[in-house]
Amino acid sequence: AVFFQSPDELPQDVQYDFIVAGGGTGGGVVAGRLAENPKWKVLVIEAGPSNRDVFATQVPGLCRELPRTHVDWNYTISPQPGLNGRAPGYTRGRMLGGCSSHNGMVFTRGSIEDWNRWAEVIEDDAYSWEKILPFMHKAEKLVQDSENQTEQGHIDPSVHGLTGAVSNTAPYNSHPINELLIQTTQDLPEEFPYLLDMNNGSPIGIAWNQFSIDRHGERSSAATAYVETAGRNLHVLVNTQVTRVLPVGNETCFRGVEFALDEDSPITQLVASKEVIVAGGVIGTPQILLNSGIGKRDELEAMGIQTLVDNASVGKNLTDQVSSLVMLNTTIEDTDFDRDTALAQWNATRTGPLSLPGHLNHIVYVRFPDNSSLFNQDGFTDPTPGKGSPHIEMVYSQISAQLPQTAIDFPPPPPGTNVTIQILVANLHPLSRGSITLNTSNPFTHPNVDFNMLSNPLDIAILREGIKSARTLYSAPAFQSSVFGTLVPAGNITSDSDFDDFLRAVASPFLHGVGSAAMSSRNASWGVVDPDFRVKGTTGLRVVDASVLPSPPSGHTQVPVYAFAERASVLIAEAWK
Ligand SMILES: Cc1cc2nc3c(=O)[nH]c(=O)nc-3n(C[C@H](O)[C@H](O)[C@H](O)COP(=O)(O)OP(=O)(O)OC[C@H]3O[C@@H](n4cnc5c(N)ncnc54)[C@H](O)[C@@H]3O)c2cc1C
Repeated sequence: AVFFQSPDELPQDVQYDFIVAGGGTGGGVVAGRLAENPKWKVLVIEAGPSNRDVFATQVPGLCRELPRTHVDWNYTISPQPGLNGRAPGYTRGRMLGGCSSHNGMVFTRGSIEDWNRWAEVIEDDAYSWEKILPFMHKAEKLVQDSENQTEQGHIDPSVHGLTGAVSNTAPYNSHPINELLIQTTQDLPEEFPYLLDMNNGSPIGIAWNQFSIDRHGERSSAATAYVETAGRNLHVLVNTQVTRVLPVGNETCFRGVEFALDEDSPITQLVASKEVIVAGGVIGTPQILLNSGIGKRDELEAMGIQTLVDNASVGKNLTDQVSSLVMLNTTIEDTDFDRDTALAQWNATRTGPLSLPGHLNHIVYVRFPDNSSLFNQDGFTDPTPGKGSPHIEMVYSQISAQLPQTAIDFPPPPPGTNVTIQILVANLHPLSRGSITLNTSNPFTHPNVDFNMLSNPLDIAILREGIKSARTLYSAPAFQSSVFGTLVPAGNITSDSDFDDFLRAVASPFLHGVGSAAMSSRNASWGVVDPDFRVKGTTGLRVVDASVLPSPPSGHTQVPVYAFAERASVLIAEAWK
């Protein structure tokens, strides 16, 4: 790829076939894949700098140093009534690779049932697990031969992509908690079965985590795996924000883009000869569409924006999984290390504690049993897509006397804390829905980001059961002499109402926002893009990023975005064969 640092550096004599607005996870895939055709000229416009200008993007263990910096959009969500009026920060990557350059690297596909449910909602079998699997394989290169990594029995290579784009590593890191968790899969096999591979399509149980890290212990992202590897027909304009997409010729053919270095710089316009692909992510994409006059008429009018395509779904249906910090009193050996020594080791050999994003190896997926009291509550509908899908994820942060360092904006736990096991417990399938709306017609101001978190009573009920489940896990026989109940939430929090008070004070988005430009069937009365990623009511314009996912998966979001984007790339290429 060829890089340009500002709009005035762009060559004047190039007619781009495709222009991609946003060089993040989805945008990076589409740009890289389209540029595989040497006849096509592709331009990707990214608001932030190159990932290569940000050293911490390369070092997995430094991922928590990226949020709240100049490569973060630094959003703050609007005060959430369901969170006692709190307004947590919401980090999103603002650099090439987008969130894939600063995320936690957990590599999860979700469940078979997630994909089959999406296929049903979209009314297109192409999104069923069976049909999407080749695209997941195309996006994945399983690392099997690195020093940091795989040990027998920690992963099932047969379910993985071996020659695709993004490296996926199942690291093994020796720590006493490993044995205790594995012992628990034998002591409490009903609730916590051993899960050999969390990417087998039925993620329930205790598994070894997998991460988008390459065989050299470096982060693998949309930027490293798709953009950097592309030929010179891919042009990458960094530090430049797309302000609008523009109609060309007729009112609904959006092949134009408008962009500027910043608010005070001149605006440039360019027209793609074939298509514009918006890939600004779950917040950036609806913001671009709304600013361009694609949205709900009365809301656009209130901002003084002329409506070109009246679509009430743009920015709506926004959701994110909801998570809580849990801290358990323990005497198990801590996972602390000296950062400078670890960085020297990583620099020298790409090994050591910084070659992993976290210090603990496991991830736990819990499905509540059929006889759970939850299922008998009045009005309960199971939000999961089926019995092969979990309600809850527990993911491990660290064992430390230090307060947890997470990219998620949790209120601080009690000062003077002793060593604790720190985990994040998340409700993977929340039912609450919120929105992205404009505050002004100035594209350089942040939109209003409202997840409407915990507005559906079922969401808090499930999270409550998730915390109880974490307590059950750590009162298993294996932990009798080393874990002594939860510090957060305090041990005396046991009633539903106390749990709810705790959760409203502590819960936060899990940073897996989706749904704000949702894909729906061609004839649906809602939705923003059709099953081919085309923005409804337009030509020349598609959206390819997490905003098109209709609902969250049973896991994290990057792999679903990679798979959607791989499929989108094929559809776009086929349309212009
Ligand atoms: C801190 C954090 C940790 C996470 N951890 C994990 C994890 O461990 N595993 C996992 O699977 N998922 C994780 N996620 C979520 C996952 O990374 C995202 O869901 C996914 O990468 C989103 O892809 P996307 O293409 O929708 O958006 P992004 O990757 O965010 O891409 C959008 C891009 O568009 C750019 N952009 C936006 N607006 C404009 C504009 N107007 N003009 C030009 N450019 C623009 C942005 O700067 C960005 O580069 C995490 C997310 C965060 C924030």
